[in-house]
Amino acid sequence: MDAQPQQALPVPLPSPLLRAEDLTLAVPGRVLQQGISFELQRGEILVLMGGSGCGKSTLLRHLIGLQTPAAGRVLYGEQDLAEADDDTMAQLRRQFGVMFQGGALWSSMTVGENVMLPLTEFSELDEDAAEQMARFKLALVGMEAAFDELPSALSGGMKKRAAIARAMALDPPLLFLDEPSAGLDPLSAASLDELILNLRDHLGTSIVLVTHELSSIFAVADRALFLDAKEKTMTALDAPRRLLETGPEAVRLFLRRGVTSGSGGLA
Ligand SMILES: Nc1ncnc2c1ncn2[C@@H]1O[C@H](COP(=O)(O)OP(=O)(O)OP(=O)(O)O)[C@@H](O)[C@H]1O
Repeated sequence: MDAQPQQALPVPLPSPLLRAEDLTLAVPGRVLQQGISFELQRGEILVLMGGSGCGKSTLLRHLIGLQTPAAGRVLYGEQDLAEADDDTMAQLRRQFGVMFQGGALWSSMTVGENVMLPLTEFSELDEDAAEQMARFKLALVGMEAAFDELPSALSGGMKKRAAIARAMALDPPLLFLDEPSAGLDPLSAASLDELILNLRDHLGTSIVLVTHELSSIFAVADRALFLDAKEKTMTALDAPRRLLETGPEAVRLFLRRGVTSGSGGLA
């Protein structure tokens, strides 16, 4: 057996890390989006935004290889996801941290055991080292005290933090977060935004984030990609403030929701 760890992504990491080329996203019976093309640069935070049902989570599933595009390609470095063999796919998946919508933790395991799970499953660490690493990851998200708690004892914001610690367990260079602040009060959502920025600024993690929250979009996104449900394609990709000023009308309206209602779209 080959004892050398294989690298699905070359080291140092390429930039762009990820390229989507002319993707068509389909679910059974219909096409959701066409002509989706963008690059994710190393260390970038890219927000996927758009109205409910436009296909944001579906796009995210395509980016991590859980769904294959009806047309187009997703490339990591030079590796086309659709052409990755099982070994390459497994290597690539270890380089993605994913927090799905809801960010569910295993309810019968403690928070610490939840974070240790990817470490014991996918790394060479023994139990003690995995525990140390899990404690370190929980400390990173300000949750070290919750190591022995069951998820049911945590608030919504704490659960999200623990789910992010689990997604970060294997030190992935790339993190995918689907609606991490859904259901959180504004203060918890703001502190999650801070955590996301910290992960990028201190660990260099590149992040693809699906969110509806205007405050998060403006707080964390280097660029935001707008999926238009009516046009069935992306109609904008730029820094959110630039989109607010000069983006297409539908995008400006989307981004103005919070500004006119005074609910805090812009800090
Ligand atoms: N496996 C599937 N089979 C059939 N329809 C699906 C499937 N997955 C998603 N859809 C449909 O595709 C559309 C897009 O779903 P998706 O979850 O990607 O949207 P979204 O933009 O993330 O929405 P939201 O903001 O509400 O989470 C929805 O109408 C959804 O019902």
